[in-house]
Amino acid sequence: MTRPILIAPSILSADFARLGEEVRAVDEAGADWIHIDVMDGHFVPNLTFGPPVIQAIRPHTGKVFDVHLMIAPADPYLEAFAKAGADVITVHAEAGPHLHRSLQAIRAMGKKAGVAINPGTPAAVVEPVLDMADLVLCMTVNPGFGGQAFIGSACETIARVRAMIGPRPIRLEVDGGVTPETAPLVARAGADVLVAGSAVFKGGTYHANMAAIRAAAEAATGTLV
Ligand SMILES: O=C(CO)[C@@H](O)[C@H](O)COP(=O)(O)O
Ligand SMILES: [Fe+2]
Repeated sequence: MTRPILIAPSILSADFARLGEEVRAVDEAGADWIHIDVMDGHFVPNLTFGPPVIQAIRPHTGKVFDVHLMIAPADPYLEAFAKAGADVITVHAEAGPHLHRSLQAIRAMGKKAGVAINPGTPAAVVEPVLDMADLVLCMTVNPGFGGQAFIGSACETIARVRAMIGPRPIRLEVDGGVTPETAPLVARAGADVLVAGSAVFKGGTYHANMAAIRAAAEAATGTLV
């Protein structure tokens, strides 16, 4: 049995002037989840959007809203993101001292809880919270911007996290520089949710761009169980 690969286009690379339309377009083109990057200009050196924007695009799709919080602190805002329509809420391990508490709070609101780690953070950081997590996100770029070059050494972290997860029903997501060329590397290392921004929204058709990433990843993991 193969492990199904989910594709989550990051709307950070979408046309913000037509965000609702863009969300509908990637939904219809075969996106499994919609990845939403929230940045605060403090945890990462960039600013994006907050709960009102998520609430505004929520009626445009029924797909899972995968909200990647690059904010510190995250805890005071979790409820607002849940109410705005997030389904998965991911906090960075590096963003605060109370990771377990953040994951607990997300689950207490009936949402899926994710923990993210940067390329410079050891895989071992997530081990103590695996029983509180529905998803682990391994960054394959330093967070803050779309269109950056893939950091290959992060594949070792992905493989370590996959081994730690073992039989638990936890998704392993990767984010940053994912293309048809890098998708086989992360899929082989154990990723099963692939975020892609510029590789999806770069032009051409969204369907073809996502299908190329999915096909490359699935070809690399055809024998995984
Ligand atoms: O979280 C982030 C960046 O911090 C990502 O979700 C990016 O939006 C991915 O963009 P590409 O690297 O695929 O262009
Ligand atoms: Fe992201």
